[in-house]
Amino acid sequence: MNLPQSAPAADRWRELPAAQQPTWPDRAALDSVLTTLSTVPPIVAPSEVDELRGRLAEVAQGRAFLLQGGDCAETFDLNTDAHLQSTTRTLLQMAVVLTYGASVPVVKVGRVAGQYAKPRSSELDALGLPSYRGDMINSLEPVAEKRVHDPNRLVRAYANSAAAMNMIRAYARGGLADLHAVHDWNKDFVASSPAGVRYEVIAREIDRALAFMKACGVDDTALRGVELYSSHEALVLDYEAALLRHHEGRPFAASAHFVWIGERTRQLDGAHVEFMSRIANPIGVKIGPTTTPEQATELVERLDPDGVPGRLTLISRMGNGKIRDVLPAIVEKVTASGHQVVWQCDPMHGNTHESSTGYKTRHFDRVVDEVLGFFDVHRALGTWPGGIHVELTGEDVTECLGGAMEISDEDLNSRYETACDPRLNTGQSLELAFLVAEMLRG
Ligand SMILES: O=C[C@H](O)[C@H](O)COP(=O)(O)O
Ligand SMILES: C=C(OP(=O)(O)O)C(=O)O
Repeated sequence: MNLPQSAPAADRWRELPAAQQPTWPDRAALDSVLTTLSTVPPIVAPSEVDELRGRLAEVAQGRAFLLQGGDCAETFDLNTDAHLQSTTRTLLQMAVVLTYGASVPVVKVGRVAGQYAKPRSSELDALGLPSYRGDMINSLEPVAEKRVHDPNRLVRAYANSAAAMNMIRAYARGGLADLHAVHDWNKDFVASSPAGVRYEVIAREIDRALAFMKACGVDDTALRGVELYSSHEALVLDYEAALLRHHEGRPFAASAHFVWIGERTRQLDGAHVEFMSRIANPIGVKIGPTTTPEQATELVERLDPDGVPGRLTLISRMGNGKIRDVLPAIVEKVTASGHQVVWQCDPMHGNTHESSTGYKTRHFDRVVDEVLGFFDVHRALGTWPGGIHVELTGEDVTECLGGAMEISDEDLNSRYETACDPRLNTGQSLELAFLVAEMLRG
């Protein structure tokens, strides 16, 4: 692998407006950090990135399903083995429910090992302090000096991402991700919940199938590990550009296997679209309720100019009240363009509201309804509802309302721990997986 080369095209984004960028107070400090980042080893390898694009091509062509999820905002403090294992276990449980329940291969991508930057709606928070923008930029602590944008955090973000990816590769190779450990993924606090009990039924059936395979002498090596990929929003372009690496003449974002453009940074004439159009990774772009079919098609032309299946994922996040009206025309026009994109539903970001008790929250029923709407639209058009993208945690938090545990406005304060947006807890995530498996079967 070579060091970054100076390719003028790769730098064109610098001449364009870039939304949601940090305001670093010290340019020299930033430059020194970026020089460091431009020579560090990549977090992911080009071969892994290409492998993921191949898997996503299967999704784009209707032969697999994409499950993407993890924290809204990872934090350095919570980048621990326990937290990473917890998130991984929840994703693996959901994947088992989907694979077993719908007999479809599931491509697993964590919002993990780099989800450290957040776009925000306003410059200031409720206390009048500069908004928290993710651990890559400033601190969550509500203290004015700690909210100053600090470029040294970029190096910490790199180091934490690399360390997390190291553990995730280890989990994926066996032990934790071995299908024989399917019961161990059901956490104590979930096991007695309705979704946990349903999950145990599947886990027992898998046990029996594994015992049967063993008795027949079938080689089960493939079941002893999984493929697990990393992803984050490519928000801070200085960071992403410093981590570009060239391999066989192609520029790779070495920060994650999959990176996406957020709803607030998808301007066609903006720096994010320009930057992302140049990298070889599979990429995503969020499309919110104001997206027109023309804009979506133009984004597809810009971001997937060569028409490579699996290159581009369009992540709709319309809100449950809008998806059935807004998405069909987009799907029709993009499909007519001939590009084979992955259609993915983010049922979280269009369904946020403030609870009567003052918490930013989402109701599980609206989340489920948006996914239902997504399936309805694709079923009606004969296209493949390729995946879901959710904010979730392996912890027993109370951040989203509803679900089988019927979390209410009053319950939210008992374990509201997110650094930014409310996440589904493990029980709610599993419930969602069961419902999506039913939708896939239907
Ligand atoms: O996760 C997404 C965004 O960063 C988040 O929804 C923005 O939240 P805000 O509206 O509180 O800034
Ligand atoms: C910011 C996010 O979403 P969106 O861009 O869709 O608001 C996110 O997924 O973290």
